[in-house]
Amino acid sequence: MLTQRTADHARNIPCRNIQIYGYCKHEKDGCMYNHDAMKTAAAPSHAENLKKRFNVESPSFTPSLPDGNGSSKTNTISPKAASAAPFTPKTAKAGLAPPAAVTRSNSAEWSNSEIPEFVPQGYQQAHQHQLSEGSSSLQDPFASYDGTGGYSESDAAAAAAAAAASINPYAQDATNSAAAAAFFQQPSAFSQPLQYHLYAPVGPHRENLLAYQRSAHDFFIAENLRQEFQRKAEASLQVLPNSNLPANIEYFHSLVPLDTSNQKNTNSFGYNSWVYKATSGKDGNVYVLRRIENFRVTNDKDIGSVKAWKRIANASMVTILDCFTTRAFGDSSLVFVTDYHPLSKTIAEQHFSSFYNPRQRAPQLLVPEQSLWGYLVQLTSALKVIHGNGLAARLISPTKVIVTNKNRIRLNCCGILDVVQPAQASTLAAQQLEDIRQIGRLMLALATNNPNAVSNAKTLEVIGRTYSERFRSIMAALMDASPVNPVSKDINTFMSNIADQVFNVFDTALHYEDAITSELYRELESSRLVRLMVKLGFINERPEFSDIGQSTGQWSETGERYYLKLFRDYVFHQVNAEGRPVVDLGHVLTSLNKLDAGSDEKIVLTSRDEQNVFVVTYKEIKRSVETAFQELSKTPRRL
Ligand SMILES: Nc1ncnc2c1ncn2[C@@H]1O[C@H](COP(=O)(O)OP(=O)(O)OP(=O)(O)O)[C@@H](O)[C@H]1O
Repeated sequence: MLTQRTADHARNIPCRNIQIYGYCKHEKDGCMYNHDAMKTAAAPSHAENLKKRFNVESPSFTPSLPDGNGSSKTNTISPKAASAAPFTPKTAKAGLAPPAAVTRSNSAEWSNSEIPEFVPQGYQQAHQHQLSEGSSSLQDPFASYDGTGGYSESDAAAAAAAAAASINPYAQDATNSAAAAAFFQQPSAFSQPLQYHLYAPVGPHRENLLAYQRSAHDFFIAENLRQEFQRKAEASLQVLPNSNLPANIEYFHSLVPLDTSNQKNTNSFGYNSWVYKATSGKDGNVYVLRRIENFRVTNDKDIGSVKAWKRIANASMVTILDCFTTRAFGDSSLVFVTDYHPLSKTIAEQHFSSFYNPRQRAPQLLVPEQSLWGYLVQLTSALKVIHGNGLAARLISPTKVIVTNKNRIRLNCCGILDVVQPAQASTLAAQQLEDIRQIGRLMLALATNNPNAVSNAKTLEVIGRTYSERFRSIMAALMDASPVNPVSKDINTFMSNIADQVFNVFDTALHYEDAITSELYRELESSRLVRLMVKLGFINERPEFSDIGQSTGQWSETGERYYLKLFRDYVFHQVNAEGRPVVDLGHVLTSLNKLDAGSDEKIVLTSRDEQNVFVVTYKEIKRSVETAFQELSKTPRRL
């Protein structure tokens, strides 16, 4: 039994339940220990306990990274921030479109559609500066932005300048910055380190190929284009060693006949004519010589008319470059020098071959209407320039228009009739109208697939059944060209009547130009790699120059250039675990591109006997290549 004294004493002792659990369930149930004194003292100690001790109520662990000040803060995006509206730069208000946020397809587990894609701010800023030049309303579009990202204009400018200075692979040193400026209009515009070792995927991209579907050909010019160019190059270089043709005609040599048959007719010019490809002794280029057989110039003024034709440069004409007379063929011949378009065919050869050659009676396909419009616009464009210069083509026939590429034609032999059959100046207007009618007859022949098609109502009816009504009516207007015809009274009027088709052809031409430019980009990378390989080829394996830079031991096997040799082995001479050569174009291109860009990436180079191992960056190798090449170029001549 507890005495009163014992009970008093117990009331001064803090209840242990409160110390341990924070409360005492017997407090109101007769527990004699002190609860009041504990309550105020116990609360903080309990809270501390909660913090110190690991129990079910402990907050889950969230990793946090210390910031620059040594304190740590959470880097997760709060739910509020995640659903916040994406940041839109102020330029949007100034009329410039904000950078497009690229969103990928949303999956059920992870939807990032509301989070804008990261857009490098520095680049935008520098880019905006370019755009805003001269426009005060657009200047400093980000100047007032002081968001939590800590953006500061001066920081970005400094970063841009530093990045541009450090990553320009063409700038071997600071003194080369003038050369860099020539390469880049505004080097400071590049605030992100550019990936010079990557292939820039410049469009247009027709096929959406995945990475694994791409082949080695994707790195270079398209195969069909390469083959076509190759065939044309071969045709240009073709020679005829044992021909009876004169070795030299004026300043031309290496004549090769281009005529496809040796049966000549006088239909076109009233004289036999021959066509040769020849190489100029003046500039080494290839030209076409058109010889008019047995022609005597009676009036120098006639030959002088060629001057006016030489001034005309139109993409739908074969340019006339010169005209002279010669006796080299054993007669008195007149020779016209024109541009050479390798592997071209006449329209007659292209479209009427089966008509002229019954043995090839394969049914000739109808020319698509789009191609016909294309031909018409090109011929009209040539006539527009010719008539604008006070001249007339006078000869537009299926054998005098050549096809130099797919759907690409050029009016040939212009100006020849002006010399061999000079006309009165008073008849110019009539000749120009006749030019328009001749185009009409040529188009009619193409549309009916018959070079001898007669221009009458029946033929037009046939055309109306095959092609559109608009095409038929334009054909009718062409054939009926006269000073009173509102559609075809002159070439300018006619052109404005087919303006819609002119724009279609123009658009097609621009698409083609884009495609060719895109092909050119691939060769951009190839050419820089060729230059690099040439340098490496010059440097490697030069034992005869082993004394160069002897003082620094640079050309010795243990010198700085030793790892250039090892790099060559690393790129080209790798073997796999079975000792077989690794023939991997991807590895070669990647390594050489990184070397050319002077990347900071490190690689391990091992000697063949595996006794030496170097860890070097591409940047260091690049520096060595440059130094070695410079020294090799400066090596004095030895006898
Ligand atoms: N500038 C040129 N560049 C390349 N090839 C050309 C050029 N001019 C003509 N040719 C080619 O030369 C060949 C002969 O041309 P030509 O104009 O003599 O035709 P043709 O059918 O022989 O006509 P014709 O019966 O009137 O002589 C054709 O295959 C043509 O494609």
